[in-house]
Amino acid sequence: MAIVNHGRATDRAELTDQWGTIKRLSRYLLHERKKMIGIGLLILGSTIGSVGGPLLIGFAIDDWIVNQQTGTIWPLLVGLVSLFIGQSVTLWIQQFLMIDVAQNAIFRLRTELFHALQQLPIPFYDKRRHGELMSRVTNDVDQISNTLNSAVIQIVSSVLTLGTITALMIWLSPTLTVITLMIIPLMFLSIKWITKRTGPSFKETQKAVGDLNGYIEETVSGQKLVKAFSQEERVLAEFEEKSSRLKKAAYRAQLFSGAIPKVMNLLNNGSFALIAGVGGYLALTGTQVTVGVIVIFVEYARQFTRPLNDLANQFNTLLSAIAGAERVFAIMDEPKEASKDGAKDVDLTRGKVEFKDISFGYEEGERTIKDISFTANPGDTVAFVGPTGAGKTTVTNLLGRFYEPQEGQIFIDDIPLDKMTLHSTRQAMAFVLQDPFLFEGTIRENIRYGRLQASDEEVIEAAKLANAHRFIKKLPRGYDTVLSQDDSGISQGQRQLLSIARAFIAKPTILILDEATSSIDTITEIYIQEALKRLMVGRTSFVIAHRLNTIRQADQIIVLKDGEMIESGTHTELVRRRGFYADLVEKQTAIS
Ligand SMILES: Nc1ncnc2c1ncn2[C@@H]1O[C@H](COP(=O)(O)OP(=O)(O)OP(=O)(O)O)[C@@H](O)[C@H]1O
Repeated sequence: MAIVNHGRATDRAELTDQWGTIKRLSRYLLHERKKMIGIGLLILGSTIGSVGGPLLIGFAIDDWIVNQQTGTIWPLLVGLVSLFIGQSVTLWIQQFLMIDVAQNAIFRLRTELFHALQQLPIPFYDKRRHGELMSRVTNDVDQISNTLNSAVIQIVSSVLTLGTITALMIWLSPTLTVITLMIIPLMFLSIKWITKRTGPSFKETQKAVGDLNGYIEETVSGQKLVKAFSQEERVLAEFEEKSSRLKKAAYRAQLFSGAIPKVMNLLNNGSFALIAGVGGYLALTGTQVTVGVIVIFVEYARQFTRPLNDLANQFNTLLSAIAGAERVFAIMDEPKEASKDGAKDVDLTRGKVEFKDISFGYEEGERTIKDISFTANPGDTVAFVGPTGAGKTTVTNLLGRFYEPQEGQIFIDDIPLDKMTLHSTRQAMAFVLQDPFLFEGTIRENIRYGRLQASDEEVIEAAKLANAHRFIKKLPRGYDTVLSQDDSGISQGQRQLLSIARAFIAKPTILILDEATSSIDTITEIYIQEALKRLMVGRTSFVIAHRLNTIRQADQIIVLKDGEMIESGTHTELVRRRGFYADLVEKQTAIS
């Protein structure tokens, strides 16, 4: 008993959720209230057209055929033709208007979703596969779009048609109405049985699509790695498993939803036979039913099951759109990256940075950084060294406010980070990362990404300072060379030089440099080092160093191990101390 109750409670909670999602989705449509009212009126018009036709035909049969009435039939014919033309025209206009409203609604939904994605914090992206997120922006939104285009009209017009037909049927013959309506409970029972199975299958299908897309995205972008490690077979096997999960879910969803029209057809034919039989009997034995009324009922019975059928079909589409909308809204409702209340825009011109008792973990209860404190004065170069996984990148992630420390406070120019807006912190910084990310676009656009207002002259100036101008000039299209995201047209070293130019143009107060570990040819390496040295002049710089000979001149070297700061000082001081750093230097010298 307890289990049954629990199940019902879950069903009810799910229904409330779905209802909430529908209400939220309809707000996007109701944004264009006037057009929606127009659509409503047009639906009313087309319903009158479809319901009025059989009524006129039935009356005509009784008057002109059964009762042999004489006189002109033209007004009736004109009425019928006008009804049918009016119905077609209103149907066409309502469709046109609905597509317009639906596409506008989808446009807003997609924009809001993309906005949300831009505002979500990095930890959100850490936990999700990028392909799966992309599937929400494309597949789920498409699914919603398809539903809004057609389902809304069908649902409203079906409900209206059902209401009008029922009223007219009761007025014409209560007995035949009861017989016609007998079909409804049967329909509901079969639809309920089917949708109970299709709902979860549609949900499962969309989940499987997202999962598969994520996997495809991952393997396409990591194709080099797949080949390098000869993982093709494993990748194929994993793909097949995911693809087969999708196949099974889609099969189940389609199989059951495809059964709906067939079941409806069967019930429809049964109802037709009953009306004809009972109606015929009533017409022959009594006076309450005429031949015209039987014709009207036969037609209405057909018209009655069609909207029910449509409702059942649309219910499935609606369910999958709701599943999509739930996933889209879930992203929109994720907590956004936001500046703290009362945070102010500040101009950070000096570049003094202080970490005070900072502790941080990526996961609850984990400590990746343990109680770190240091101060970098304006213009200082601070280098982080330590074994892999020691927490060097994490420290710079905290400075960039991609993550929030759980304990302690970070100050820039003596202002705590949470007292200034995220924008002011990041505006003051530029990052030159190990694997420079370049966007699809021209070299000029990629450099200008550092500061969008920069002029063409400033772009060239930055490229010159970054030692990139020389190689750019040699490219056939120069600054207008279009780069694709994984462009192999330019080397890794040249990508680094472009990212240095991008940092130059940003004119940052604070620089964060993650030294490239991949092998870059000696000449480009010299260009990079020279450009970086130039970039660091007059700026507070944090360098994640992999080769110790590049940081000998640093004002402060911080040695991290397992998230702890175990040593700090200048190169000379640390070598003299004969600790962990001195050991590292010795080992690296021995290797080289
Ligand atoms: N986004 C993340 N989510 C969870 N754990 C993470 C994340 N990024 C890093 N870590 C973990 O935090 C620890 C410190 O990583 P971090 O990248 O800061 O080290 P690092 O010193 O920069 O290493 P490397 O020299 O290899 O780049 C590692 O154990 C790493 O696995």
